[in-house]
Amino acid sequence: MEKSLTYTENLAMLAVRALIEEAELTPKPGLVDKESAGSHHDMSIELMIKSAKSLEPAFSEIAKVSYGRVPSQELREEIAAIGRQGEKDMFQATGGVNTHKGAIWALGLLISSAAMNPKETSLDQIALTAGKLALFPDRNLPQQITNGQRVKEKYGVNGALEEAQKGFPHIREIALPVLYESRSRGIKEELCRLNTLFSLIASLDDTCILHRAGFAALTATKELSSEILLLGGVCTEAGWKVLEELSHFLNMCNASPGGSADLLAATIFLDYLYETNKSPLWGLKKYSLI
Ligand SMILES: CC(C)(COP(=O)(O)OP(=O)(O)OC[C@H]1O[C@@H](n2cnc3c(N)ncnc32)[C@H](O[C@H]2O[C@H](COP(=O)(O)OP(=O)(O)OP(=O)(O)O)[C@@H](O)[C@H]2O)[C@@H]1O)[C@@H](O)C(=O)NCCC(=O)NCCS
Ligand SMILES: Nc1ncnc2[nH]cnc12
Repeated sequence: MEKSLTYTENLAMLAVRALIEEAELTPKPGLVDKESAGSHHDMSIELMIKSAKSLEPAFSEIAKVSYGRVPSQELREEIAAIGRQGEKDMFQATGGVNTHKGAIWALGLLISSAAMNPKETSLDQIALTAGKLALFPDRNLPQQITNGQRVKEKYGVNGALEEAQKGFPHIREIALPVLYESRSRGIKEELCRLNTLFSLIASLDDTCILHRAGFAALTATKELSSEILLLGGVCTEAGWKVLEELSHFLNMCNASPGGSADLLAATIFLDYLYETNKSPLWGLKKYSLI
């Protein structure tokens, strides 16, 4: 059934849609897609979609409480509480599998930012304002050590927290430009999104890869992804061959670029905002979640 959505409901719907479209994009080395579970023995495409749908209430709540506000300590902690509830909803939906923790973080902050100022049309500004919110400390953060914290300390790299606090530079400076450049070549949308994914993998210090397979595996993954882009992207035969090589490599070392997948979903979300901001963002038809 179609119904008209409010502005904040629309933000949540677009975020869920971006997550589903990221999951369905095929083929994605090491990641879950329509053909394979990559290096994730406990996941499937059905599980990713179920997980994405379970996040709509939390995303909607984040948008609602952020509407018309500015970044503040108070808002940061309200969003964190809702984000943690979103993580619980995800674990409930997936039977305890961590499908989208990083995505809840990135999309939660971006949704909050977009809701703060519905008239904002600059994607850069939306990402930078999300970064300002992420800079406020979360004083209620549980005192447990995460995989990300462990490898950040071990290898001296940045992770999901710093990416957000800097205003998502990988999305602003790499992913969105590659998406729009690929589109300008007139290639199919899936290929544009795959090029975008490889541009992220080529540059991001993905703590998922580090935690599962270590620094040498991260370096090799980045190098193969750069090679795909240098060969002209996935629409060239040579680029496609390296994509297959990367799939084989990641499966062999049981590693997965989950952080890059999250940032691809966040890029798709911002791209939808850009498209819809050209016309009013409310009153869209609800995306079918069936
Ligand atoms: C600040 C938080 C993001 C916590 O960050 P931290 O690094 O401390 O914690 P992690 O638990 O490691 O989660 C970070 C997830 O972010 C993704 N990611 C990794 N690297 C980057 C990067 N460089 N930039 C951006 N994003 C990155 C990644 O998420 C994906 O991977 C998850 C699956 O990982 P996997 O290793 O397969 O599974 P695990 O179960 O963890 O291990 P295995 O034993 O199976 O191997 C999947 O979820 C993807 O989404 C990282 O995992 C933040 O979460 C936080 O503080 N939240 C509190 C609530 C809050 O404030 N919310 C506000 C906004 S809603
Ligand atoms: N497609 C995917 N496969 C595995 N982990 C992910 N995290 C976010 N998207 C993912």
